[in-house]
Amino acid sequence: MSSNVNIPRLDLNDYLNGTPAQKEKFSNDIGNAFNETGFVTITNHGLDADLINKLYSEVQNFFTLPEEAKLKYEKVELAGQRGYTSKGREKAKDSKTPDLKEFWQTGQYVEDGDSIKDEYPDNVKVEEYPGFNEVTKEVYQKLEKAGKQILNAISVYLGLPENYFEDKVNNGNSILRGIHYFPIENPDVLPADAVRAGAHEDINLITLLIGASADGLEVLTQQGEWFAIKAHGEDIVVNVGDMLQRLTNNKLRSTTHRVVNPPRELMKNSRYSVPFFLHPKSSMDLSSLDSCIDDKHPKVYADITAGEYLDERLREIGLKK
Ligand SMILES: O=C(O)CCC(=O)C(=O)O
Ligand SMILES: [Fe+2]
Repeated sequence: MSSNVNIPRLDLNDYLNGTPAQKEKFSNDIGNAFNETGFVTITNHGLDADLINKLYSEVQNFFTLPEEAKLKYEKVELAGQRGYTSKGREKAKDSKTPDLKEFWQTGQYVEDGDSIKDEYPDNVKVEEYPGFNEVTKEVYQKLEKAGKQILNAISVYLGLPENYFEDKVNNGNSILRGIHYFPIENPDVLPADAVRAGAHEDINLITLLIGASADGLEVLTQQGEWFAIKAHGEDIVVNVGDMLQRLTNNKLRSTTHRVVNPPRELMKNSRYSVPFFLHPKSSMDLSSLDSCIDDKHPKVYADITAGEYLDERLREIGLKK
């Protein structure tokens, strides 16, 4: 039942500045939660309340623009990987009905002369709101930093060198997504299975989510029950994605989650959230680690690189043709 769903609230400062015992406890707690539920909430992640408020206000500014203005920023040829994706385009992998959302995606800023810059499309700038471009860049870089620190803690849990992921995620293909779950004006005309975000697993290594303090996010427990996640104030939710699940041969779980529609009386309200999908470089080998394979845990997945895997998944969710 819900009382034993392990989604601990962990303090990142314990890992960064704590005693050796606090550091070790952080690694164990996050590893065990990722093994059981795939989800934790994190405090002291390096983004203060002012920055998060500024982010929300700029994200709201953008989505409040008229549809024609937003459509100027839609890059279907980039499979939505940069700029705006309009209503009705993305659906969960096993669903036929699109999610009730529109979103914006910001990608990597390569600023150290690394030739990997040529692999990535340029970020799209919102002309109407310069503050939008500034705050999304700052949040991208701060969540990337927190994500790398969390990966260090996971490496320790997995018995790998602490810097195992460093070269694989440096200038990686991560995405910051600002999502607007728009008001549902007339619930009676919606397809019966239309939801804000259909049940899915994230594609990437880990996701860091701002905004789960608003109701709606639910995870599927190992007992097959939907469990509502509620983060405190400015805490972020961090979960395992399919790439980390593959790498660890299911030791760390990429748990199914969804965003449900609000009760009828609240359907006219918008919901906003901002996930950061931490991806490695496309060259990362996702073949399962030898240390996660044994007689009790035979190898489950075929070998694949992060780039090949992402391509396959973008086709399944309808963003890439
Ligand atoms: O909006 C949320 O709370 C979660 C969004 C999500 O799961 C996703 O975009 O992958
Ligand atoms: Fe997700």
